[in-house]
Amino acid sequence: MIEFNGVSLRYDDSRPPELADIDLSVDEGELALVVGRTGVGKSTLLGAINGLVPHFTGGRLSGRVVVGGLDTRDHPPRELAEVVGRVGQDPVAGFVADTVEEELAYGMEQLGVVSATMRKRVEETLDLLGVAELRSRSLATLSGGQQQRVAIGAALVTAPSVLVLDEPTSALDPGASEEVLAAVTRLVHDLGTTVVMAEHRLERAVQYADSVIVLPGDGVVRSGDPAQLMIDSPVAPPVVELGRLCGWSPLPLSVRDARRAARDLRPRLGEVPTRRREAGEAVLRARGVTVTYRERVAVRDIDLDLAAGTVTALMGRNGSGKSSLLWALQGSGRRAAGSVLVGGKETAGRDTAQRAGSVGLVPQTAADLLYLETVGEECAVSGPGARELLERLAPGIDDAQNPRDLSEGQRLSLVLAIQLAAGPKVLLLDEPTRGLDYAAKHRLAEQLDHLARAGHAVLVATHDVEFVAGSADRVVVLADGDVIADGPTADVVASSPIFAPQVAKVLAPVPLLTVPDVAVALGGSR
Ligand SMILES: Nc1ncnc2c1ncn2[C@@H]1O[C@H](COP(=O)(O)OP(=O)(O)OP(=O)(O)O)[C@@H](O)[C@H]1O
Ligand SMILES: Nc1ncnc2c1ncn2[C@@H]1O[C@H](COP(=O)(O)OP(=O)(O)OP(=O)(O)O)[C@@H](O)[C@H]1O
Repeated sequence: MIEFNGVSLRYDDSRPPELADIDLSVDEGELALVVGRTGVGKSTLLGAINGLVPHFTGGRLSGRVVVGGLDTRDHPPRELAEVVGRVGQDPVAGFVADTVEEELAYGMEQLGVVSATMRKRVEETLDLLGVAELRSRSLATLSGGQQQRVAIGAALVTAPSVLVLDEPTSALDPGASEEVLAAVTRLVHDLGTTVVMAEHRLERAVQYADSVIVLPGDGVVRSGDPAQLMIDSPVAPPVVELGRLCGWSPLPLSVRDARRAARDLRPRLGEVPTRRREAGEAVLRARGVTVTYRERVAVRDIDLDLAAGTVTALMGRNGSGKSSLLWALQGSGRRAAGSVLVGGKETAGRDTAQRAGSVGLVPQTAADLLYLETVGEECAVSGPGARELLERLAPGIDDAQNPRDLSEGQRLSLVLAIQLAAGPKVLLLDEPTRGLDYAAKHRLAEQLDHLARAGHAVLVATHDVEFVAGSADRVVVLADGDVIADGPTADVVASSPIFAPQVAKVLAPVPLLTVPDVAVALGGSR
């Protein structure tokens, strides 16, 4: 269905090619998962399938890409759109209509689908993606995860024979992610749709893949059987890491496989390691915080203290109020009632400069904070240490590069470096692991640990259960604007069907959360 013959792509002659003489084929009715480190060229590979690369991105492409019999050199992206549906990394950038229903109908209108069929497909898609109650909402007012579901719906609704999904679950809560991937798998199995998907959170996706395409770097690709390629893939989900640690063969790709392999492991586990950060005094004190959008209450009368020296995770379904709470705490966001004190001072009504050393927020759409022409300039204006931090978080970015041309993960790393360099007392992060590979997440966790140990308080809104397991002391769960759980990480997540990380599911009832924890517990038993 998709053939790459001798495909090379280069954005910039002074750098090595992003894709170097690639041969690749994906069969009809196959789900191929594209994996690799941040900035390695996954989006570039996906973009070449529907002609977006190089038509819209620039760069020089050589070789041949044929999709559903169409050579992408002879057919512009507009014509390829009849065969290929695509969901990009930034759903908002792809929206063309104002409301959810209009967005879903748009693609079919372009293809001239008759209105009765159109209506039926829109209804089916609203149900499939769980967005029926949002049907008449304006796209701009949806939460990040709600927008991502609509974007996926808009790509599915025309039933294209090829679907290209670039990190389709990056903003989805764990439950929604499972539902969306199950829906995609159903299209593959029942309709023979061909799917090529890039996803950093392999724990969510690898068990659905028929084949894996690994980009190890240097522009080459390797493709084939998922379990086989996971043996030495540069990125791997926790169950695979656990399998590598324990020497299991074949490697497990799902929790279910790993549970079987782990039967003999539980008795060998020694002392369960405990986390060791000491909580200090509360540096942020919020009382009665309420956020409303007209009659909709997004955050309801929340009290929250954040202690110095701690990392707290804020979790909860898409639309449960996490971003609204973060902005209200930071002070510039909407707040219908309540007070938020940092170091005894109210955060509302202050300007950016006054807030700088006290409270910082890294937003979900991190690019909003970038406005200069080069990476070097952005780092230079944001104070000492930003450049070094960036190098730690995402090594190898050129100072002269325009932030616009960075990969998603690289751009986020830049914004993080800028905010971290300002060293605010309280750091609020909205979905900071979107688009980050495992190594980058690990470095981010180290950075947050470093900040916490230096007496800062960190609050991270996230759907990334694995990141939470490895980095947070405490977890606060929101549902429909209320706090419904608040406690030490292991207590809140270990027994939760939704928030438990893979290792906790594999080893239950032993309350271990991460592969490094298991390594310690195994060492202790010898
Ligand atoms: N339009 C462009 N112009 C110049 N360089 C680009 C452009 N788009 C991407 N790049 C560079 O090409 C490389 C590959 O980018 P790409 O977006 O394909 O990576 P990725 O693997 O999808 O990364 P991520 O996991 O962060 O999404 C990166 O180093 C990026 O900075
Ligand atoms: N400007 C707005 N106008 C109307 N409703 C809004 C607006 N912004 C957010 N909402 C609604 O408020 C609720 C909370 O949104 P919020 O963005 O805080 O959720 P979230 O927990 O951060 O979601 P996600 O996990 O998807 O990012 C959602 O139902 C959302 O649709």
